[in-house]
Amino acid sequence: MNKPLTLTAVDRDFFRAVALAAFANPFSPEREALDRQIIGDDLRCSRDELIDLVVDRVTARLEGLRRSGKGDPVLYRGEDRSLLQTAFQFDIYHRYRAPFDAFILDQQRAGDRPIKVPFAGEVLDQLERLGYSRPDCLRYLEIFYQIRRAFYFIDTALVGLSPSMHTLRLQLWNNIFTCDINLYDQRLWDRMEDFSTLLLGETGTGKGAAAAAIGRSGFIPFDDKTGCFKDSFTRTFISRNLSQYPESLLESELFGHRKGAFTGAIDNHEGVFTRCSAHGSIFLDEIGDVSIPVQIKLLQVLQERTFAPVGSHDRLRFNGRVIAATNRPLDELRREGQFRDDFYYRLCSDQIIVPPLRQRVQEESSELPALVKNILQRMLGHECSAMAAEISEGLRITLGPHYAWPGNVRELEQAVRRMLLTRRYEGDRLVVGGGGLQDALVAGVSQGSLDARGLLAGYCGLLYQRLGSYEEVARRTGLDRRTVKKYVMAETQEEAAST
Ligand SMILES: Nc1ncnc2c1ncn2[C@@H]1O[C@H](COP(=O)(O)OP(=O)(O)OP(=O)(O)O)[C@@H](O)[C@H]1O
Repeated sequence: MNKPLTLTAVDRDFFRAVALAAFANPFSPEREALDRQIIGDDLRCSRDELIDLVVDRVTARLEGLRRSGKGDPVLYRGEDRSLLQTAFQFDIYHRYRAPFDAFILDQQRAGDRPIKVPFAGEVLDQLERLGYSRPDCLRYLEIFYQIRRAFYFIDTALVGLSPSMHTLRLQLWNNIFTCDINLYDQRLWDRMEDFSTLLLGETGTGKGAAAAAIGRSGFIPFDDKTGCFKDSFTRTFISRNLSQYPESLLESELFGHRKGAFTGAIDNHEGVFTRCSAHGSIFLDEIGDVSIPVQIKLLQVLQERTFAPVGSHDRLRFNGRVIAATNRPLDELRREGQFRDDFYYRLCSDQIIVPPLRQRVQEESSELPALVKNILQRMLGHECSAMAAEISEGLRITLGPHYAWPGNVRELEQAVRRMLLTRRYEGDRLVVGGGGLQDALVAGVSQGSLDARGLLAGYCGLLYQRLGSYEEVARRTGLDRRTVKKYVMAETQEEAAST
């Protein structure tokens, strides 16, 4: 048997950096530093250009080894073999980025039916040539697809260049792959169901978008016989806004019901926990709104992974992940006994805070123009840079740099529409006059000049300004929503009259 080959010290250092880059979080500064180390240059370039340069360098170095007859990893042993295998994997994955992206779009268009992966055979053959067993090759194909989906959904769904958006992307990536993708690849890829996630943040910040990025990026096995992944990612994310359902219907929506379980249950009904695929995620939005009995049932699902449809004693199994979100102050709800501690502890394997728009805008002045451009593109179906620049400038002039954006990106979407309709957006009046509102309330209280109605109207107005929804203010004050709205509207008119 021939003596195994060894890499030169220079090659070994190079491929060590490639291996570290391959396993690093692509949204982390460490990854960027490694990429720069690999190209050996501190060029000013975009992230995509940097990656292209890295891939060129890696491909060229591997090609050089191949040409000198030293390119086959099986000729090496130990660290050198695994470094070369990782470098070839890195090379294969990056060469198939565009086909994977095209496949993701095709699958999105095709919907819930899994479609054939046209390039799967080629990728598997190239992996097999590196000396991997067939099951290992299949797993790498599956992981490549998962990595590409995660990158695609985290990157495209969450626009923003501010440091807090970089942090958010980094956290979402770790939520999917853990902070050690090597460990994920070896041990955790099929054991993520107990890693539940709690997304916190104000209304309209993008918690739903962040949840969708996680939910569409789960591991999906490949079926070697059909040449398709076993599930479409369009089926692996089910989202429900829990505050939409009256208590009587919520359990049925979540867990399903049996025919005759209650008046009106004329047929069996499958709940979302039954419909969610084994590698899918359920997004429970507005989790802070659910009653204690529903919290107990959800806790059971998370703890025992089983649930019973309403009107049935059969316990069904749930294998997916749970992602939950709320814009309500959970700490307060827990202190007041409205949110159970045991449920909270089961939900928060990971807790991610989605940053408010005002923070993002303060951190990075290009944040607003980038979002406006993205919103227009989604609205009009093509890039409109000039229009985006005009609208962003209009918003900047009218609202100033310190506008609070209480409705966050959702408010910005409406602001863009309003600008298209009328060329003006004055901001949320309650916030524009916000300082005045608080000052007037405090002054009224200290002077003792407010009657009960004025006190409540001022307080509701102030809360609405902070919380951004009538429902939320109603919950906080114990008033009903219509009363809150009446007070808030009255306060708005008074504010408008005094300005
Ligand atoms: N970073 C972002 N880039 C692009 N669009 C975004 C971003 N964040 C949010 N959006 C868009 O803003 C809108 C509101 O986002 P989303 O519904 O996810 O907010 P939310 O935090 O879940 O709100 P709520 O707490 O009221 O449910 C959506 O249309 C979403 O696509």
